[in-house]
Amino acid sequence: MTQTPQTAPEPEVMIRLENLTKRFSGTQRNAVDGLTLDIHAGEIVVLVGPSGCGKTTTMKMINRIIEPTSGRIILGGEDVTTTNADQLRRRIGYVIQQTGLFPHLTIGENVATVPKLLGWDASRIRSRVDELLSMVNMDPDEYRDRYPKQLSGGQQQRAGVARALGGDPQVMLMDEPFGAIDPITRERLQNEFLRLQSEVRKTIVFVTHDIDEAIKMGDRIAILQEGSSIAQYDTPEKILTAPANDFVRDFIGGGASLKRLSLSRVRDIELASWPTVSAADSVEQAHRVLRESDHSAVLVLDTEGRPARWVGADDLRRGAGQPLDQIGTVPQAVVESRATLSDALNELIAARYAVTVVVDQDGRHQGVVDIEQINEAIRSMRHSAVAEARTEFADGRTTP
Ligand SMILES: Nc1ncnc2c1ncn2[C@@H]1O[C@H](COP(=O)(O)OP(=O)(O)OP(=O)(O)O)[C@@H](O)[C@H]1O
Repeated sequence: MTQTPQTAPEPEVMIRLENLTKRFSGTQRNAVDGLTLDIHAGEIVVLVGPSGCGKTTTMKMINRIIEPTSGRIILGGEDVTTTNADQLRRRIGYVIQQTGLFPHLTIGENVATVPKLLGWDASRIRSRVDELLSMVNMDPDEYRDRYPKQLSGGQQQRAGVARALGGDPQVMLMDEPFGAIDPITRERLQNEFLRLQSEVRKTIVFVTHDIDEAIKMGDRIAILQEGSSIAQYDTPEKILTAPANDFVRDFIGGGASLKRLSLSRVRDIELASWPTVSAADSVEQAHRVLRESDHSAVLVLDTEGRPARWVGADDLRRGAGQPLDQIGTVPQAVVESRATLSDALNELIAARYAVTVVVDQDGRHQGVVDIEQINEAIRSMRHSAVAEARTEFADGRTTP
């Protein structure tokens, strides 16, 4: 007698690629060769792989900027392989590396593109534009009437995301959206985007060639080889813990433990405490707090509780008689609690007192992360990953 195992209900498949193939004219090989892939509703699926393996071609076939040579694209249960491509594109948001904003249109007009095509009335479009700009942390009054060239790279990228969300599409395609951005802004945009996604829950196909970005952003990652052949399609945890083959192992590269730090958020660990004083306190009070602690500096908080200064014993000696927020140094290594442990580690490596200060979304001090806590997080993640792999093996779900 066979027993039906108790399993969770199957998640809805939003995008199904069936034996999808592309051969560009005049070429000898298929750029994408018989790719079959299910993408579940509300998930971020990252396509990652070496240059030229077919990631962009695969993505562009989903909204038919590139027409497939053969195979099928099923969107929400509907075969859209040969339906009207313009209508299809209005249902799919699209973000690319250089934003693709229209340079001669204002940010507001850019964001309004799809709502206009959908024939919305002017007042609905106006309020939607303002809502979208606020969603991507851009003050509508400040940015609505600017032109793309009057924005920084990061702001342009935010506006690109707002525009892609314009018609409230179920699906978003993002082709290296943060690729051309400096690392600090990139990290911030990634975190902002994950927060936004936790609210809007779109089905997202995200292309990158950066495995660290894939691990951070993906609910699931498809590691692709030439011809978009799937080397492994799995959660980031599984890919790090149980790479399917040597290609995946090589692609992940060294430091799988460190990469796992991208899977945990600062808010998931217990923060360490650090001695603090208020900016209104005296240098003498700060001295006292410092002496009673086993630390080499105190953190000065402003009246809102936001980190204002690091003040060490030397600073206190030199700064006698001055207000605390005028001496010492401005804290640089600061992350929000939704940042990943990997972000926190990156900051603390360069930090003066070897800790990263953690703040809430209003910038108020919550505690600090130090190297001990990072170590502890790595240890516990390794333990749970190994335990899970053992359970799966015992259940017969995987082979050794
Ligand atoms: N228009 C085209 N005509 C001919 N060949 C093309 C065309 N576009 C892409 N290719 C080829 O198809 C293959 C896949 O290209 P694709 O751009 O999808 O790769 P990718 O994985 O996105 O690469 P990258 O990470 O470098 O952007 C490559 O060999 C590329 O040279």
